[in-house]
Amino acid sequence: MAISIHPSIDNGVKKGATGFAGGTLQCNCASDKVEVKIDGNVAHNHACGCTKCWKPEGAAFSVVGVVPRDKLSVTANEGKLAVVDEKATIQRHACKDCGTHMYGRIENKDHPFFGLDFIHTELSPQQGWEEPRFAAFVSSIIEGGGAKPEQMDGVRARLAELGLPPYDALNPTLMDAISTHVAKRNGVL
Ligand SMILES: N[C@@H](CCC(=O)N[C@@H](CS)C(=O)NCC(=O)O)C(=O)O
Ligand SMILES: [Zn+2]
Ligand SMILES: [Zn+2]
Repeated sequence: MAISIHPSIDNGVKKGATGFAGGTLQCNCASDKVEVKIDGNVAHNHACGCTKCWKPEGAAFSVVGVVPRDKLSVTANEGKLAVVDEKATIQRHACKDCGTHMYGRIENKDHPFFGLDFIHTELSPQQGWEEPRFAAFVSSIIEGGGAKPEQMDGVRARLAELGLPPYDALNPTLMDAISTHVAKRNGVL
């Protein structure tokens, strides 16, 4: 059986809506759902193959993007949230009951992505979020048991077919943003 990249894109990537203004994210609990409000669209949305990003059962990849942290607020059942790994760069706030990651936050002010929160738009009942546009940390799916090494050519070919150029770290835009931040901090730019 073919590897599932992610249920929201296995049948093709659906483009987002121009001018989409945001919406809510809800955890997977049947009742007393944790709810997070996002004022605006997601940016840099992508498939991530790393072992740390939350993904639905059976998927090899997570779909994750960013929003400015001041555009995100927890609007219901915040008491059910706990940080998955306090030592991680991205503090992933997950529902203690259903395990869904509601948002990831970087608290280190020196980090290139400080000020951005990581979210999974599949948790939203609204349609129109910017679609994923690349795949990151593709080789990492081997670490999570999502694929065998010999399946990787097929996985990369499938990602390319879906219009998601595969990278084994982040895409050039984000890698350049990280290096620009470091260069400025080091005084060479
Ligand atoms: N190969 C590693 C890569 C982990 C990794 O570096 N993930 C990236 C993409 S989400 C990251 O920025 N991680 C920071 C963090 O998880 O806090 C794994 O799969 O666990
Ligand atoms: Zn929940
Ligand atoms: Zn990840």
